[in-house]
Amino acid sequence: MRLYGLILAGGQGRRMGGTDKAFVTLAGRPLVRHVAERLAPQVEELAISANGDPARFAQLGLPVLPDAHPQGPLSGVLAGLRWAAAAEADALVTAPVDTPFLPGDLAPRLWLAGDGGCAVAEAGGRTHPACGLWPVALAEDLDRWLASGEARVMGFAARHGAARAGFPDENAFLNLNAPEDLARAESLWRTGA
Ligand SMILES: Nc1nc2c(ncn2[C@@H]2O[C@H](COP(=O)(O)OP(=O)(O)OP(=O)(O)O)[C@@H](O)[C@H]2O)c(=O)[nH]1
Repeated sequence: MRLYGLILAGGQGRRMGGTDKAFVTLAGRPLVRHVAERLAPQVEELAISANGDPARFAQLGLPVLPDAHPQGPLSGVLAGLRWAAAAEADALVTAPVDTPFLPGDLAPRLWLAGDGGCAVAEAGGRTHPACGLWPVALAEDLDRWLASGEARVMGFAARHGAARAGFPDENAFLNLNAPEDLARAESLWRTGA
C-alpha cells in the first residue's frame, strides 16, 4: 500500500483576518511546519496544496500543488490525487494546514477503516472530512463533480460511501479558524498534546 499525503493550505483565512494560516505561529513555529511534521512520517511523499507564490514554502522542501478549479478544499484534493496517481500511489491522505495536533496514526487508521475505499476521520461525534483518505481512482469522478459545481467535501465523501475512522482524542482535530482559537491551541500545546 502506497499512501501519499497532502496538506490543504489553499484557503483564504478570512476568519483569521485574511492571513495565510500556513504561517500563523503556534509555539513559535508556523502551522504548516507542525502539520508537515505530524504527517510526513505517516506517508511516502508529502505535498502542500496552495495557491499564489510557491516560494513562500521553499524552506519546507515539499512540492506545492496549485488548485485546478477555484472551488475550495476539494480542488486541492483533485490536484493531490493527480500528483499521487502520476507516481502510482494507491491513495492520498489529506489534512488541513490549521490542525497542528493531528493524530500520529491518522493515515494507517484511515486506511484500515477505508478497506480500499474512502475514509474520513471522526472524533467526539464530529466528522472531519478534510482529514480523509481518497483512492487515486477517484480523480476523474472528482473532476466531474467539481465541474458540475459541487464543492462540499462531505458531499463527495458520502457519494463514495466513505467509512468513518474513529479517533479517541477530539483535541487532535482542533482547528485554528480565528485568533481566539490560537490561545486555546497554545494552552493545549503547553499541556503536552
Ligand atoms: N487547496 C485549497 N484548500 C482550501 C481552499 N479553501 C480552503 N482550503 C483549505 O481547507 C481547510 C479548511 O478551510 P477553512 O478553514 O474552512 O477555510 P479557510 O479559507 O482556510 O478559512 P476561512 O476563510 O476563515 O473560512 C484549510 O486547510 C484551508 O487551507 C481552496 O480553495 N483550495
